[in-house]
Amino acid sequence: MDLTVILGPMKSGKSLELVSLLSPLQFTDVRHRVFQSARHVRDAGVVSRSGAALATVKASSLASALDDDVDVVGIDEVHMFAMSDMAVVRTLLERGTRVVAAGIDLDHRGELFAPVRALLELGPASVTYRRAVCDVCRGFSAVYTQVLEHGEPMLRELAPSTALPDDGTYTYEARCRTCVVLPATTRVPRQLAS
Ligand SMILES: Nc1ncnc2c1ncn2[C@@H]1O[C@H](COP(=O)(O)OP(=O)(O)O)[C@@H](O)[C@H]1O
Ligand SMILES: Cc1cn([C@H]2C[C@H](O)[C@@H](COP(=O)(O)O)O2)c(=O)[nH]c1=O
Repeated sequence: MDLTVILGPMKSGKSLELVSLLSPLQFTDVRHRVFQSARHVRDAGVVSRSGAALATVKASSLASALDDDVDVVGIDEVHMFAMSDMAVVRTLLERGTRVVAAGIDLDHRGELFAPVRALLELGPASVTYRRAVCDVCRGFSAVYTQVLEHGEPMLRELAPSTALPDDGTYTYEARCRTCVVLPATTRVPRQLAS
């Protein structure tokens, strides 16, 4: 069945779009379940900053999705799940389950999260790239999430695709290509970007 992927930086409305797509299902006979990574500690479930919310199962892995006999599986914070969970998504699709997955595409280094790459390799029917308002210049063109530590860009080299907590350890800003500050090793040189 179909895979729908919703990507973008923090604050770009991914949760809002997930709610918009899946919330009407509660008024139908379509069997559905929405999972959110337990590594996402800011919320108890899918809650958009706009206030919209979905009934959510918090889970460390997606394995239990294979036990459920449902027609639609929603996944929030998909970048925080493991590569083995993307194999679960493949199995669900092969079984005929519709999967709608939302998450950040680019990590703290500005590089694609490995689970997101794996999702894109499954050949989604639809990929929506959302943008946020840049928290520095206020242009509606933020594609990155700037990670700040003690108010300064975090440029330490963590492993690619590292899941970071949203518990106050770091703060996060949506930023455009001009305003983001990335580690020098991963930044696309300006002369190549123009
Ligand atoms: N910098 C920003 N850019 C865009 N929307 C923002 C920003 N800061 C707060 N918002 C609010 O956040 C909402 C989107 O939040 P949310 O659905 O939680 O996004 P995401 O799931 O992508 O983090 C927007 O509709 C807007 O009301
Ligand atoms: C930049 C970045 C963020 N995270 C985490 C932080 C939050 O728990 C979620 C994103 O939440 P939102 O619904 O998009 O607001 O992801 C991370 O794990 N790694 C990162 O590089």
